[in-house]
Amino acid sequence: MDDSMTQHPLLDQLNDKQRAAVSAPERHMLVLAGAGSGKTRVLVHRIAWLLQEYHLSPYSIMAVTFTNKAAAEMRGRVEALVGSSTRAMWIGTFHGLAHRLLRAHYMDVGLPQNFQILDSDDQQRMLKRIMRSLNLDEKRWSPKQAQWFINAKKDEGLRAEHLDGLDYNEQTYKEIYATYQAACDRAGLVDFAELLLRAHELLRDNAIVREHYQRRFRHILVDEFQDTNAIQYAWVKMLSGGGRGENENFVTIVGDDDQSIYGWRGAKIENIHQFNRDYPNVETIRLEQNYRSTNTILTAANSVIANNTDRLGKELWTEGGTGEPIDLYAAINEMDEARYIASRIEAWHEQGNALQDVALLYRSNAQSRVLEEALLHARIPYRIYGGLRFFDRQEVKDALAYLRLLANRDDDAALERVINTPTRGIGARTLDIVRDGARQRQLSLWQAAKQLVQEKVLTGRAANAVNTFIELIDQLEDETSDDLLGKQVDRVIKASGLMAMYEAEKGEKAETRVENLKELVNACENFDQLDANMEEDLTPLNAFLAHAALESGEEQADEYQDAVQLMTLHSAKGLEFPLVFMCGVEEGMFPSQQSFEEAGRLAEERRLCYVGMTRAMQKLVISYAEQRRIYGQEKFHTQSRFIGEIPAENLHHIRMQSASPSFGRQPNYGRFRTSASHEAFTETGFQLGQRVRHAKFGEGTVLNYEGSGPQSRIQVNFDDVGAKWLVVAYARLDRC
Ligand SMILES: Nc1ncnc2c1ncn2[C@@H]1O[C@H](COP(=O)(O)OP(=O)(O)OP(=O)(O)O)[C@@H](O)[C@H]1O
Ligand SMILES: [Mg+2]
Repeated sequence: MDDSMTQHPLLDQLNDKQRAAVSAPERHMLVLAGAGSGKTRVLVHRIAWLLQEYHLSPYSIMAVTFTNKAAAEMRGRVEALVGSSTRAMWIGTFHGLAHRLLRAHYMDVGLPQNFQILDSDDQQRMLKRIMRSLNLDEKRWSPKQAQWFINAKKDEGLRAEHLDGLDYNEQTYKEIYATYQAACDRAGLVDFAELLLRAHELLRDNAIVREHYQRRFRHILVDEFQDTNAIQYAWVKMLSGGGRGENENFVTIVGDDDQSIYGWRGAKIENIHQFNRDYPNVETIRLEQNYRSTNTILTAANSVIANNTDRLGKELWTEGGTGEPIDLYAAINEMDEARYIASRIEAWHEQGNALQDVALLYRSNAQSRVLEEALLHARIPYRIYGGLRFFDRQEVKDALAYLRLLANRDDDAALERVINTPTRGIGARTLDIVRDGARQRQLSLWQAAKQLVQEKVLTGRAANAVNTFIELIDQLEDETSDDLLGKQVDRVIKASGLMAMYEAEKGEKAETRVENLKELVNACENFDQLDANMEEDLTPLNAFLAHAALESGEEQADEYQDAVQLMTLHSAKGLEFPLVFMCGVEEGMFPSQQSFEEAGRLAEERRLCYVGMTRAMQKLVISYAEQRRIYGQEKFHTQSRFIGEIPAENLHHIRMQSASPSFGRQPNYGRFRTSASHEAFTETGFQLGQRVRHAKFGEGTVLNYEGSGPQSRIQVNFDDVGAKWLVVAYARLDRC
């Protein structure tokens, strides 16, 4: 490489291999490298290079990222590098970009202009109704299974009519699929999988549209390629002219086979190999230097992933120092684990570090509640990323349903949600009549309701109530459609009676709901269509609704507050944090129970572990609980096999501070104590590890305690009956 190249400002902060990738001639490229090796960085610099050195228009570039947040960051970084706006560049998630295509070509794909997106929860509710209308036994057929079936077929590019050779069960699901799809089509509703499938069909079937985009996008770049599924890859191929032929464009894919974690959702690592076969003269670039983590963290992660077979094989090294060992905390139970983590975060914060530099990663969303409680208790602000989204909260969904009806009366899912919320005397029987009418006449619920009132099929109080609702919605639209979005939403929330309904409810939860409704108005006032990556020609309301359905809880209300980030291991992909906690690392939790039964799943869990570990820059803390209450059941676990795969010299076991001799034999009962919890402990009058006697349960050892004063509880591991929580005030324990 000559000097002029190495001195280019865009190449300054890159190593030789990264530089070669960024400044390569226009061609198909595969960047295959391990975690933290700068793949995403290369992608960003490559885009900047294309714009600046090859003088391409931002208009001719499409970049696909894993989250909307990543997309926004990428756009920001490219703009900072090239010093000009990149508005015209298409950048987003597969779903976001598919949505954009469908909006632009709604007529070509047979959708109403105001079509709405059905999120996963809505989809399940809708399936439930449909299965009821098909008279399927709810005990035998689950909406969740149906949802799974339908989405999987859609991800494979298959419509109900394409399915054949099915067994009896599948035959039923096929029927559900067909009925569901017809209902969605009538209602102008598009679920997530449908976004991709329909956009794909558009490109496949409409040569004019396809060629337009093929001419437009000279470069398509995909981050996290290892997690693309069949339809997504088909999409890339379609837009790029399929790798061969006249309208050929250039595709750059970036990925890491060791980080493929969506196999369960149909993602195919083989797409990486397929890419090499489909595209000619692909230049493969391997990056081997990790810039993210300490040597200890990297060595540990490498050792874990080495237990997988069938890897493409990559070496990763770092110039980063050895760093601190990985802390391993063996908690007694999930409360103990959460408290330990909270106390570590407090210490970190007291040392002047930012909370937003801390991530808590867990295997399943259900684990977050206990962690949240411990953080609340310790007054540590936190934010949940993904999972419990602002837009998923009941009251927010109610308000959004009204707005969706304003935008599209035929939106059955929205109508079902609010027709009797707040209650306005429309009973289950009336609704059944409307549903039947809709099905028989092949109409949306809204249209059917109107007709049934007009034809006097509905009469008396029922007719009045339905009519009032219809008038309310029509009137709301008339009166608010000229308002600015924030004002409109404010008026809708009030005039619909939603606000009054939640205000009338008592308790903390109701207060939060009212606050959330207000926050929704705020969100609308601050909503910037362009920042949200939405087309300018969408109405602000439609843009906002699409944004609400597509964003994955990345921006929550308290966006600017310094807060710890909680997320599942899956949603941590591509991110990095100085301090990372991986919790619940137990056999049966992580790897999950299900992964023991299905071939290939264990390897995928291990990749997930690799993803989790490699998020950490300076410090990684791993914890597991011997006993955990999950999904309402008490479970006993041992430490995960993944912990055993970490070299012992990289691990530091955290043990109880004041261990009594008997604890030497039971290292897993070690606990970490803060001064605050120490006070609470002395209030119980018992010491950890102490032997006690209970009238009914006999003798045991004190394991844990919680709360203080009359509420304080103590956990005792009884020799005969096992561990139990007892209220100290009533337990009448004697010291042995
Ligand atoms: N040449 C470099 N010099 C200094 N820092 C770098 C260099 N390359 C990458 N980095 C930094 O290393 C970290 C990891 O980079 P990046 O996120 O691009 O890795 P990645 O390969 O995309 O990781 P993942 O597989 O987790 O998505 C980032 O903080 C990035 O800024
Ligand atoms: Mg990355």
